[in-house]
Amino acid sequence: MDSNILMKAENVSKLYQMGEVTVAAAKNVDLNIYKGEFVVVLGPSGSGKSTLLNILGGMDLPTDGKVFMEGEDITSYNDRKLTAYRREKIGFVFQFYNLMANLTARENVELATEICKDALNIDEVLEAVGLGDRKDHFPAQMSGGEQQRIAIARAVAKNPALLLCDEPTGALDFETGIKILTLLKEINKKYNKTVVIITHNVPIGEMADRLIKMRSGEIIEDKINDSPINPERIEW
Ligand SMILES: Nc1ncnc2c1ncn2[C@@H]1O[C@H](COP(=O)(O)OP(=O)(O)OP(=O)(O)O)[C@@H](O)[C@H]1O
Repeated sequence: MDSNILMKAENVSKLYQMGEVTVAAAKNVDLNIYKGEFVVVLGPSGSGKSTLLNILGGMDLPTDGKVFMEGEDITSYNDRKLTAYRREKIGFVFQFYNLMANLTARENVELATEICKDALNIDEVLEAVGLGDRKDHFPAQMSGGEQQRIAIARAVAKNPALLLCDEPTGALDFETGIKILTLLKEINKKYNKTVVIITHNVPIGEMADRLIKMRSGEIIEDKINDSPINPERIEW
């Protein structure tokens, strides 16, 4: 396998049998994600984005096909290995931040890194996401954008191979959303982290190094963007 490839999906399908009807949430998906790339997966509701993210993140298995992370076939993993895969290799960022309300920002990040082998320095990462002076505050004392920064710090501090973000700006107002996208781009560059964002928000695609469009479970377009724009220039 090309050593620049971080993840590879080969002919991945996910079928659901609903009585007489078979729903293909993913259909013959072939995909390469290269190391250090900033990838945006775009598609309308129901196009299969979450299905793909769940499969790449080791939260779900395809009905057909194979998925490789750093050359290892994760679809052959048992539950124990998949748990270790999610813990070590993937940093998740979701629309809702899923923070522990009774822990401070710093403790939220610390908790996630405790079980990881190559965790980064927590204070440095909190500084990098702009929360250096807020780390002893509790989530309820912080804005939505700040809470998403904690969630990003928590994902990054694990030092995963891939940051998987599901509608990371979905719960934020426009300006805060742009700041979060700017932060994700900075993390991508500063830590050379591969980032995949899935979203239905078309303008976000303009900041991608690679843009993947999905429709009805299929990839209908997969193209390199030669001139990704600075997130601060995105409008929606
Ligand atoms: N557990 C399930 N059982 C049956 N059908 C499912 C299941 N999960 C997903 N699907 C179907 O698979 C298709 C793709 O769903 P998916 O959630 O991946 O889309 P999506 O692009 O993430 O949508 P959204 O942006 O609304 O979250 C949809 O038609 C959905 O109804």
